[in-house]
Amino acid sequence: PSLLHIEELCDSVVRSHRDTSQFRLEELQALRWKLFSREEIHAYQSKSVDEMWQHCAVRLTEAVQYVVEFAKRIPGFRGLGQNDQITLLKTGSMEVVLVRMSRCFNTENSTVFFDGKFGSTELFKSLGCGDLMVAVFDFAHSVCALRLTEQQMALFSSLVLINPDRPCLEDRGRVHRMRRDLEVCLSHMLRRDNQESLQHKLYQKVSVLRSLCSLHVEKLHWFSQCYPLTVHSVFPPLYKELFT
Ligand SMILES: CCS(=O)(=O)c1ccc(CC(=O)Nc2nc(-c3ccccc3)c(C(=O)c3ccccc3CC(C)C)s2)cc1
Repeated sequence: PSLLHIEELCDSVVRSHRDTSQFRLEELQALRWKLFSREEIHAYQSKSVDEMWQHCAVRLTEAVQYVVEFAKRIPGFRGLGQNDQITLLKTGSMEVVLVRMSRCFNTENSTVFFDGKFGSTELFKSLGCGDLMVAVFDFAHSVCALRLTEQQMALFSSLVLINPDRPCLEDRGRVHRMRRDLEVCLSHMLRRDNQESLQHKLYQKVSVLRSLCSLHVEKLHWFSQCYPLTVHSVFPPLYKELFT
């Protein structure tokens, strides 16, 4: 691919990320000291397990919808077969949400943006998934430590999604060619930013993402065993489609 093609691809992925980022970095920064009060925290902790799971599932599904929009704007994604688009989103959308979530973490007080304010893991106590919460928070801290620019996050997110190793892909070769161009974009950008050392650190995050997502699916499976009706009747359809 020509250098011009690579620069254009880079710009378009960055633009897609910015246009589908749900909250702009500046907005999240402006809200970062808006913390939940003791009463508000107590109210969340008094929710039943299924109420809190449902609440999170709705929020998470909103975040996933923005990632679906991001994927559709990655050059070449819409050129893939429908089945391959679904396969990449089914396995990659939660991973991209987790990468993006690092933008809404305040590492100074270990709080995350949720429902308009920032709260710590204690907010999610009634979910009954302490280990998942700790893992999500730890991952967010580790991504924040990389101090990624929005451009770097955009390129990394596209690489997380366009993964030719996903199971059951019909046209693996096509995904592979898309990925190779995106990899050239990222290394081109890191060279321009004089941050080549970031490359392997980002690729190391991929395995942590995979374990985080399987932990999320494992907890969801456990939850749906205890509350089948909640998952069946009130969980967002997209959430069920992607994670069950
Ligand atoms: C992502 C784009 S953004 O503009 O940065 C943005 C946009 C919008 C928001 C607001 C938001 O939806 N925050 C949520 N926070 C958490 C959360 C919860 C526990 C710990 C850490 C973050 C949500 C979850 O439901 C979640 C996320 C990851 C793994 C597991 C879960 C819970 C399981 C039970 C579904 S939703 C935040 C950030």
